[in-house]
Amino acid sequence: MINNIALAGCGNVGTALLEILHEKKAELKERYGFEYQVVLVSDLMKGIVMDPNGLDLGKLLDEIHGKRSFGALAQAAGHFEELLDRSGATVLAECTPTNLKTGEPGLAHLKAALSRGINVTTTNKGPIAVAFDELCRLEKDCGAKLCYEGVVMSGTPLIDMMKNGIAGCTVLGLEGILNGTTNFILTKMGEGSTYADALAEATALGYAEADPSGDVEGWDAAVKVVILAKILFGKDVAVKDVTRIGITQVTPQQIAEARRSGFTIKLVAGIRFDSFGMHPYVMPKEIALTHPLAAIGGATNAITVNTDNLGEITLVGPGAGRRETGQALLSDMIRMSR
Ligand SMILES: NC(=O)C1=CN([C@@H]2O[C@H](COP(=O)(O)OP(=O)(O)OC[C@H]3O[C@@H](n4cnc5c(N)ncnc54)[C@H](OP(=O)(O)O)[C@@H]3O)[C@@H](O)[C@H]2O)C=CC1
Ligand SMILES: N[C@@H](CC=O)C(=O)O
Repeated sequence: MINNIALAGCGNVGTALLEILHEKKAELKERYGFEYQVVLVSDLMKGIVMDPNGLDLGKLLDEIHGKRSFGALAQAAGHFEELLDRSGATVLAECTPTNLKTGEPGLAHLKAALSRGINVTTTNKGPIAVAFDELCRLEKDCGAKLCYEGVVMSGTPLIDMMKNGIAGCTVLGLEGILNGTTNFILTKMGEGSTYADALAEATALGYAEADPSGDVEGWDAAVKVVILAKILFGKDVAVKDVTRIGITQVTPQQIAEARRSGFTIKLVAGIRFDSFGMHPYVMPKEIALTHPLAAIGGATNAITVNTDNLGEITLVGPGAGRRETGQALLSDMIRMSR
């Protein structure tokens, strides 16, 4: 069966997905039996292009790379729901900016697709954090699938590991580095960059959120903890209830001082349990240079999950990046097509 892909949000991640699909078309068919055509691309600034028989991806990417718009290509118009219907989409890749309060515009896109029986993959944390139960109900009622591998740790397959790899284990707690931008900034500051230069570089590399205060104030890591609390423990935690301190108060002097004492500063996120219950948190911590987390540099993320049957499992991999996150959408689509 051919996968008719609709894409909402053609920024860093959406464009990278199109690039990977285009580059690997033959390999995807041969290795996974995954055949596709892209039938709809909708982006706020670039516009809307649609062809139910499949867009010419080479041409589309030339336009995006050259002009950062859909340039000369014929543009479509209409409400997103209507475009989904007209395009004949069978799977939606949703990667519009994350809004942690409303989940929009992603939430409306996800609901429109699922209610039509269209499978969905998303990297957008907003809808998953704000409306997880509602989306799961829609998924069930409408016979569609919802995947969201990229919402935590980008293309590093943490969600799949949690849902499938360690099925049967009880998770006793977890801690790690769950935001690529802040880890990149702290790493660069440790090497002598200013905070402003490091943030600008993280933005240019496609790591930071559209509003980077979400990264540096710890909201992004907090929402990832909220999502993990829901998936792992079935607990509803509001983002505002996560103990949250970002990195804006961390100075180069503090980083240098920590290093002289044998420590490094990392923005650490986790969930711990005690007799009072569950405690989700995000905060800068001094980590001994001998600790495995100390070696996690740049936009890399790492998480240690403490389980009953397996003890500690540590997963390390990219936590942000255009192509790395495009990979999350691709792996979800391959999984859903099987
Ligand atoms: N970049 C990364 O490393 C990672 C990103 N994510 C998540 O993936 C999502 C995409 O990230 P990224 O590609 O970096 O973000 P970008 O800001 O680069 O891309 C988002 C795109 O969506 C467009 N857009 C905004 N509103 C709409 C709308 N209503 N309909 C269609 N398009 C819209 C934006 O247009 P405009 O620019 O004009 O607003 C922009 O082109 C975000 O939710 C992010 O949190 C998750 C993991 C890692
Ligand atoms: N801005 C986020 C992107 C991935 O979720 C990060 O830096 O981790």
